[in-house]
Amino acid sequence: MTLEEGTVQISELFDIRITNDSGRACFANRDLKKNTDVLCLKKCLGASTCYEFRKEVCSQCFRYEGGRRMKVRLDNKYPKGAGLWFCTENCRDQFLRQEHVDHLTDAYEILLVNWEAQAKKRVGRVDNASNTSASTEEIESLWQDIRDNWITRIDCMKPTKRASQLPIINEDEYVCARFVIHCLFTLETSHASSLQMTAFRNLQSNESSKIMKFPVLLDLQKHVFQTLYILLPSFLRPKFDIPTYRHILGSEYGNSFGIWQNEESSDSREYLGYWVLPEASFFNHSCAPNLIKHRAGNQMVFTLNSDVLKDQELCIDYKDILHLKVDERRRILKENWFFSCECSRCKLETQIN
Ligand SMILES: C[S@@+](CC[C@H](N)C(=O)[O-])C[C@H]1O[C@@H](n2cnc3c(N)ncnc32)[C@H](O)[C@@H]1O
Repeated sequence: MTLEEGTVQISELFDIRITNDSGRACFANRDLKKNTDVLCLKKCLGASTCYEFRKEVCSQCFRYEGGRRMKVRLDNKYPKGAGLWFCTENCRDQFLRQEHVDHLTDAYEILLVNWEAQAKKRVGRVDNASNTSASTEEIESLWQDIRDNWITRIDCMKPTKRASQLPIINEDEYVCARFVIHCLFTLETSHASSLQMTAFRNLQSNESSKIMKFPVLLDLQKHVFQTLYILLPSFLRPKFDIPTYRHILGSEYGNSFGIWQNEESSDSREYLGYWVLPEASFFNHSCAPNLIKHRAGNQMVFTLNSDVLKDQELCIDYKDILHLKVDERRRILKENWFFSCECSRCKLETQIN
């Protein structure tokens, strides 16, 4: 992934530069004091709640009340409530104040209607993954087949016939489809030159490493694509093409943040879902991070935990692994994020060992 230095200025406090061994990274462009918020993000590209928590997490602020169902829904215009649940009327109203939001809720509702209509067909069904391995050639060949054969066939069908071509999707695919809908909505309603869009276009994709490790994702990607190709309302269609779809998912694999329950300690909190915050995705991992990330409702704040000098790299902890030994930390990062950690602490501890 290339990025001309200086083309994305995420914050006045740091610059993005290219490093020798860890891609692009963020560097303080002045001395900064402990407790400085170097980045505060109020809008994500896309988010999705885990299926099991879909009724228990506020769709606006991600509040979770220990398993209690959220009380507030959309009004009667959406018989299924578009799969949205809110902790308060205030949160619902804030959600509804987004420009063009009807197009987002329409898409969620259509997906949910289809999801529920497929319920009987899912009973007793075992997902037999057709892919047990995947190479970059196989990934490309899947997309070529979809482009040259499947899309061509669907485009020739009458709209009423297309529904018969919908794949039966599972919970993970439903959650992924909602995430992609949210991203497409953000892409469609944002200015191409906005900071978030520029950052999104420049995100590193982890498509091939992730799919090679979990080949089942190829089926998931195919099913979600086919579902959205048939169901998406017209407002979201202009941004929905194969390269954009692959970039959305490839970026999610390499850059998404977990949406965690806030009140609990890190070993007992629930993983509620995930979201992609493009402007925060140029922070590298360090096993001695100088930034703490904190979610406050639907805002994400990155705060310095120590004084930092000009030109020092700004890093976060990706995996809550700071208490582990170097080999274990490196193994976890390799398995989950597909990189060998080159942070200063790992380098030092590797030399000592
Ligand atoms: C969220 S992105 C961070 C920005 C990334 N460096 C880029 O150029 O887009 C995560 C990726 O950055 C790289 N990375 C992050 N922390 C690293 C580290 N400590 N050592 C080596 N590579 C790292 C890995 O390629 C990882 O998949």
